[in-house]
Amino acid sequence: MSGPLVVLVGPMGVGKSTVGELLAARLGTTYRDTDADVVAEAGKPIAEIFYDEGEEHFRALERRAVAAAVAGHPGVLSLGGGAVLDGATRELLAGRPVVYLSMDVDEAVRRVGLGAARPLLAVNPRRQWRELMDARRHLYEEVARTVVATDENTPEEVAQAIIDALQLPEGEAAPGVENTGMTQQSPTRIQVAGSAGSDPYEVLVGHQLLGELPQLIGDRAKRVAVLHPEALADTGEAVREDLAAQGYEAIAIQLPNAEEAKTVEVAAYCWKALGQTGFTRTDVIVGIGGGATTDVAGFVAASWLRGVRWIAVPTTVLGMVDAAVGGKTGINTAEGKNLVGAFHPPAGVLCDLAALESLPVHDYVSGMAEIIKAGFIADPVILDLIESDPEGARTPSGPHTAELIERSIRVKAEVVSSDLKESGLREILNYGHTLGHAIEKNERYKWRHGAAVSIGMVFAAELGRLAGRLDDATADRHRSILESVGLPLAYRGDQWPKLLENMKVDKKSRGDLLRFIVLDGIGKPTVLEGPDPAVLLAAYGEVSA
Ligand SMILES: NC(=O)c1ccc[n+]([C@@H]2O[C@H](COP(=O)([O-])OP(=O)(O)OC[C@H]3O[C@@H](n4cnc5c(N)ncnc54)[C@H](O)[C@@H]3O)[C@@H](O)[C@H]2O)c1
Ligand SMILES: O=C(O)C(=O)C[C@@H](O)[C@H](O)[C@H](O)COP(=O)(O)O
Repeated sequence: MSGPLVVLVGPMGVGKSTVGELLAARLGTTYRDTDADVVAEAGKPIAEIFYDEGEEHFRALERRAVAAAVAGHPGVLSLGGGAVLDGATRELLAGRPVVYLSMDVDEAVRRVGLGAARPLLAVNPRRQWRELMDARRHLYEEVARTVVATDENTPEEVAQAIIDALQLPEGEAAPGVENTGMTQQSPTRIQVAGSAGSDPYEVLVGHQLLGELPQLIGDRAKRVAVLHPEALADTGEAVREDLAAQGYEAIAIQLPNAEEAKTVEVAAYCWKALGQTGFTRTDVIVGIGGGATTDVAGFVAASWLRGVRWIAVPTTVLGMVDAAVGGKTGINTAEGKNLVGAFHPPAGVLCDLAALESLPVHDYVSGMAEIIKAGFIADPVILDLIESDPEGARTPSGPHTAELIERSIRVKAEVVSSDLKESGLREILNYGHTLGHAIEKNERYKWRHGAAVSIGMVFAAELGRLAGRLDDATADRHRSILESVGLPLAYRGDQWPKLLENMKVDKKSRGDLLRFIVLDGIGKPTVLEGPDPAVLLAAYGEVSA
């Protein structure tokens, strides 16, 4: 019988494509994946096919793809995790060299999680995994000639086990095939201590973290509201469905994207939804999205019934390194940025780095401003890492992405752990924000926060230099590093009077006294109170376009 040398089946996340590609290279043949064939034919991702046309339609497309591949593909073939559910597809596999790649539940929980591409397993993977495998295991075993366990094995070891089991002839190994490693690392856990009467919590950074949600939500909650921006409608709905499947009365509340969400009207819309759902003090809000979303989600949580628990699931760089951590929640008003809000820390923060894959580059770069801020106020290694590879720093696949994010979170966590309510130290996190927020208001909140803060930091550096506190090299370093990742350095020169007016409502102001965070050097932030207006104007001259 002609056809594939090997057909790989097994659950999602087991490593079929990693092993399949490796195996094809070892056997000197080609690799094909029927999921990719289906996506190519439908012209959209699998999650969208499920959502738009339903599972039955997807299985029919998949059956056709499997029929074509078993008839015409001579190399290594892998099938989607649920392909064996379809009886006609199972029949197509009769007599074929099918290998079932298995893994146990702990390994599955480590490997599978957040991602619209895996819509069936977004939350509580442990329980869902068991149910999924109870329904599917016997079907994998029915079609398989052999079973190869992948737990704690490298892809090379799994490929070797398949070669041995099927006694496959090895071809020329393709060059450059590396050990990709199949075992997911555990998440990094960063502690935020309770201060000012608040509870401590953890910030988790890693992959596939949504399985942590139910534990954070806890048993006392009956209802959960998932607040998400329009851009993450599919993710919000997938999470809602999963929470509903676990017995929570789960609602999804869609917010506008970006700053349009940070209004009293949107907050009122959320309050209405909570009221109509009968949300009580033991119920929980989950905010999934960028800083704008988590700021509103946290504010709604702070204000509803004078405070309910909330969990932040930041999906932008800026959200992960700054907005979701520390409990500053709030909305804008026509008079200024974040003028209404509350200190209300989350019960936990889940930073799933996979979410960054879909983030538009301008939003990614915007988050770099807050990372660079953390570098200047506290952690110079951040600056060195960015300068060593500015291009890489602009992408989620950059060599230092996780380290930059974790270092920045540590800076923020340390500060807010000792000064939740900004009675002193916390003001350093506002570096660059005095002018930054004034620019955002001037642009009617249409600018990205990070872009405005970038100019604000250059301004603060010039202010520090003119005040005789900051050396030239460090001031210049602000420009070079911000520019290197694509952030702006200048703003309209004719806007100074308006910006000055806007800055008067900055939260660091005291009476008529303007106060700025400036640097005495890297890692040495300090407060500059009531600088001479001429010095302020001169500093602004340095950032005027
Ligand atoms: N509370 C704090 O301590 C704090 C700290 C820093 C900033 N902030 C606030 O955060 C806000 C800026 O946050 P931001 O930069 O995350 O912007 P954002 O929340 O406006 O998100 C940017 C855009 O990306 C979309 N998006 C989010 N995640 C996505 C994903 N994974 N894939 C595709 N699109 C996605 C959003 O819908 C939005 O359109 C500002 O309002 C700022 O004031 C708050
Ligand atoms: O957490 C803080 O404190 C900060 O100042 C972090 C800032 O990056 C953030 O933009 C914050 O929302 C600004 O707070 P605000 O009190 O100036 O509105």
